[in-house]
Amino acid sequence: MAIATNLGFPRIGAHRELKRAIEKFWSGKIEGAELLEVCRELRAANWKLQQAAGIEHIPSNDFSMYDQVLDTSAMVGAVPKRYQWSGETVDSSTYFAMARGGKGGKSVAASTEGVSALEMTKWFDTNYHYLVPEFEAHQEFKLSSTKPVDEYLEAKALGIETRPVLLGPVSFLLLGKTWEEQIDPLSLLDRLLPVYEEVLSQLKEAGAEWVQIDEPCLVLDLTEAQRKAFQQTYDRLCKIAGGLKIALATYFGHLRDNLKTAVSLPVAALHIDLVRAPEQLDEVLDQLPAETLLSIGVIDGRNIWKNDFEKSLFLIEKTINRIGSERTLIGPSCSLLHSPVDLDNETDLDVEIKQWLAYAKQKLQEIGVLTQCVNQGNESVANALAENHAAMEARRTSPKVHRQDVKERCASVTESILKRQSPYVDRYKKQVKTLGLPLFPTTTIGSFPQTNEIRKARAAHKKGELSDADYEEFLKTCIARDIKYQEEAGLDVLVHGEAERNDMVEYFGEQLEGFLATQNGWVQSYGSRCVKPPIIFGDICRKGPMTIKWSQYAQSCTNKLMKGMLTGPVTILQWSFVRDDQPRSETCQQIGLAIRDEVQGLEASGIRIIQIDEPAVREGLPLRRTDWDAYLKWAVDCFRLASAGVRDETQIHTHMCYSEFNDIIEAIAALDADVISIETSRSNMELLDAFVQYKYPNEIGPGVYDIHSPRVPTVKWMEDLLEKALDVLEPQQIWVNPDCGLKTRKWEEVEPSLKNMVEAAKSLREKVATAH
Ligand SMILES: CN1c2c(nc(N)[nH]c2=O)NC[C@@H]1CNc1ccc(C(=O)N[C@@H](CCC(=O)N[C@@H](CCC(=O)N[C@@H](CCC(=O)O)C(=O)O)C(=O)O)C(=O)O)cc1
Ligand SMILES: N[C@@H](CCS)C(=O)O
Ligand SMILES: [Zn+2]
Repeated sequence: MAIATNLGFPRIGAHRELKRAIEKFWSGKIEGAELLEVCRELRAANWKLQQAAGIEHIPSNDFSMYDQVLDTSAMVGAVPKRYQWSGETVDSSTYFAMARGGKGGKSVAASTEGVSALEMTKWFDTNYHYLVPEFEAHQEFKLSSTKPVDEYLEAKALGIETRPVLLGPVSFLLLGKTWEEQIDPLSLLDRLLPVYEEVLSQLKEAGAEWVQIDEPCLVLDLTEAQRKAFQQTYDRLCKIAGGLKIALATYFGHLRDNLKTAVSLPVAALHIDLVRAPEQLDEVLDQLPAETLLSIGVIDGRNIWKNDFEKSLFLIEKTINRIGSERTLIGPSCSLLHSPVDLDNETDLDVEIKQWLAYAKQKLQEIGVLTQCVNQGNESVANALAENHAAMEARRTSPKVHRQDVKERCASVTESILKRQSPYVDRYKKQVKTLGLPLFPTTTIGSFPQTNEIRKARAAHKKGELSDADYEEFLKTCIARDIKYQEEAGLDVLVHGEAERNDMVEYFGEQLEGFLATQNGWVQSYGSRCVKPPIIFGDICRKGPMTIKWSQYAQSCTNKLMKGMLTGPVTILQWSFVRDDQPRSETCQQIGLAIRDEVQGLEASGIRIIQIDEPAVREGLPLRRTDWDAYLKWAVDCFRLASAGVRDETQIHTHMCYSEFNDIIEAIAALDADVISIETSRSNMELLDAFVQYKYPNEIGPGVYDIHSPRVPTVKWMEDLLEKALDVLEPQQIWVNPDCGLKTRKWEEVEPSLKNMVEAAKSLREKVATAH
């Protein structure tokens, strides 16, 4: 009999119960015991849900109070010295200090106050962020958490047998960083493996039959030495595991040149992602050792579409025909962490489109149905199969999905409309003349603090408790206040503050044709922070102006230049649930055209500077280098499509945070934005190096204010950073701005910080003037 399997379930709760409890704990409103109780309830509810759906391999230890990679650092005692950890089990104050920095307050030990958090970065090509493990030169590891065993026993006490999940030791090391560049993290493997061996022994002792070890790095480009490390690791772990069976999970892509390594590991089961890479099935089946089980990920763990049962059954039957049902596990492509929790909580969705969707809970049911289908025959699930077939057919043919006018407009896109009228050097001269900005112009990235007052007003408006007119009036007062403040601070290019936006992608999703906003489609972005990606279900076009009213109103409040503020096509695509019935590049082009219309509309309404944010360009980069060029070509083209339809005098800005630029600097230059603002303050301007080495010709705003920290940067601090930028860039190239938007900060932090930033720019202007 084939085995219904799951790899991980969202831990936030259907109503973001975890976020609420954790934030209450952080602010001292609840005690630790109450937080632990909420966590326990969430875990129990998730396990029971999976049991009810017929899942046989139910994961445990997939729960986390913040992040599963941080949990692994805690498990192996990889706690950097700055947290002054006692060396016993990792307590919650050390854990949260590593996650968020020592912010003081009730949940954090006094000794860690002011200590910086671990670095946070993107989990592969998802919008989930993990905390980067840090390793020291003489890093020692020791088992420092009983979480995997505790959670296994917790489920057992409820009568539920689970398969504990661990992040594999090789991926854990490869995802981490060492401060000394010459140290290869994998050189620490010999010291790390005894801890994993101890965990496996404890799990075996506790009665576990299976353990799931995730090694997503097996879908990345690896060196021969790294592949060898997998071999050595699993030779060793499988030996110690004895009767405890290891399911090795790979996901997010094709194993390609690592396939030989993956299939040769002496594990009991291998999991492969057949959503991202269905074509790898044949090769894996050809090479799989006779005794190994194969877990096939046929349900998309990263999207919200109902599974196409016919397609999945084709893959499942092919597998069973080759290796037999006893050796076949049926599951999601990856952990369901990246899916929203429960479609049943969507009460306002378009009823037709809702038929096409499945969230995590529904995906479990799909796994149950598919498994039952192959185990007990089609008749046993005849209704579910018929229903699924009808839903697939309806989606394929729905007029909601296809718009001839959009398809024709896309087909008519030519190279010439991707180009600005003149090259940058000519545009620069015109913009200097017409915009009249000083040297080192100051600006911000767009958002001002999203206060409780703003979120409450938006919620009230959504519920119908605040009329359209009153909400609009409220937003106008926010804009007027933000502008007054910016004028007082002496900023040169102002913004309207984005108070009307719940999120920089969701907001556009709510207004574009072809998108659907959800009520409860939350997924974890990092820690307690969640996002609600809109669903792209059909061909996209702009129904009408999306931001112009706000920018125009803002411009009417000031004589200073007002910067229009848009999210770019690649970021909208990347942070939405996308169509799986056409290439991403086509969807992105449709968004590019819609944004182009908005850009031209802003220009026509008198806005002379327009920023198109693209923080997700780097994250969208394919996991394998050989796929980069194709992606970068269409991503750059889509940005240019959005931005190039304006006069030379209109200045186009873009903004990118969360990015390492070295790998993609050529593509960034090809965007041909007049100005780019980037995140550089945390890295002490190191992230600027790529631009310097490339001799990036256009203007750059290297962030001088770390908006991820509550700290108010001093004038001197920012002057020093600007001096560093001045050492390597021409003065006319430099803009002065924070690293990113200010939406997560408090006004009392923002006000003095921006005043200091303006002072730093003024001081630099004086220095440059006296030097010449
Ligand atoms: C720049 N980043 C972004 C990413 N992805 C995006 N889609 N957007 C981004 O900005 N990826 C990379 C980074 C990740 N960074 C962040 C930063 C902050 C958050 C965050 O704060 N998320 C909020 C949710 C934000 C939101 O959409 N809020 C809505 C709904 C507010 C809400 O929860 N309302 C309450 C009711 C309130 C009341 O009645 O008083 C409710 O629904 O229960 C809004 O403002 O309208 C979070 O809370 O997690 C995310 C990613
Ligand atoms: N304009 C956005 C960019 C965030 S990446 C903001 O300021 O929040
Ligand atoms: Zn940003």
